Amino acid sequence: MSDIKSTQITWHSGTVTREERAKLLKQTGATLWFTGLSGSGKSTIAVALEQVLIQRGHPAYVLDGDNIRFGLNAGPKILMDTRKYSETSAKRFGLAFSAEDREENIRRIGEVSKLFADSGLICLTSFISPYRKDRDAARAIHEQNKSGAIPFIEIFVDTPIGTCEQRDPKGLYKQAREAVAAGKGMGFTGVDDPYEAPLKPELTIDNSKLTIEESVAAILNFLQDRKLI
Ligand SMILES: Nc1ncnc2c1ncn2[C@@H]1O[C@H](COP(=O)(O)OS(=O)(=O)O)[C@@H](OP(=O)(O)O)[C@H]1O
Ligand SMILES: Nc1ncnc2c1ncn2[C@@H]1O[C@H](COP(=O)(O)OP(=O)(O)O)[C@@H](O)[C@H]1O
Repeated sequence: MSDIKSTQITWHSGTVTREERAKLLKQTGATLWFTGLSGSGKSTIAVALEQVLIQRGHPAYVLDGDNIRFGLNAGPKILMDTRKYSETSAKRFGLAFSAEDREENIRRIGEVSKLFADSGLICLTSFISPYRKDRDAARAIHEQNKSGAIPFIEIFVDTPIGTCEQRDPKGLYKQAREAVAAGKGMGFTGVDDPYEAPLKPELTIDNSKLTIEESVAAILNFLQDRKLI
């Protein structure tokens, strides 16, 4: 709380309890936090799982790294081109891929996913979230929620970098290798930027071995075991 800059603000509690929301939606909210390398399959699994959850009557919503960076966490160029923000505010609010920007990216998503989950939804977040401390901070945001702890399920999409690089759907690994070979570097996760694998994730999925359907089924089983659906 020491980072809060605004003064004269007071927390205003609502009167609707989480139990009332759970009764209405027939589920307690939760955040399913997917983490893994670019191309590991985070978005594919999250989107497929969201579809199954909705079909089964469970309100669910995906927050995807790439998509969120077009809006809430837009980088300077997007802000300047499309929103006519001043260069100063773009620099201040836009996020790129430095360790600090990734930290802020994940902090914001930690907060937003907590709000979604607190409202009763199953929120699926699909972000590389390469730093352990940033994921732990997102977990803490959920566990220290003012209206009661919210389940935070860390799902490690543990696909070997060789598989991710072979898939390379956006050509970014190729670009990163070329940048490194040219002596410039790109700060691309797994190539010339770190990825810190989770130490104790609630679930690990190696989707170089599992089909998308099998990965989805494994997560659904876990959610049923935990009585989250
Ligand atoms: N330097 C660098 N490193 C990693 N990824 C990069 C980079 N530049 C662009 N991209 C693209 O941005 C997507 C990752 O965004 P995230 O918001 O998930 O990243 S992070 O959690 O803040 O690290 C990632 O998408 P996914 O492939 O879906 O993971 C990439 O498409
Ligand atoms: N189990 C799987 N088997 C084969 N290919 C997969 C599997 N899961 C995902 N893919 C493919 O891998 C690529 C990267 O997946 P994506 O979900 O975009 O990864 P991420 O969100 O982690 O960057 C996509 O082209 C997707 O179709």
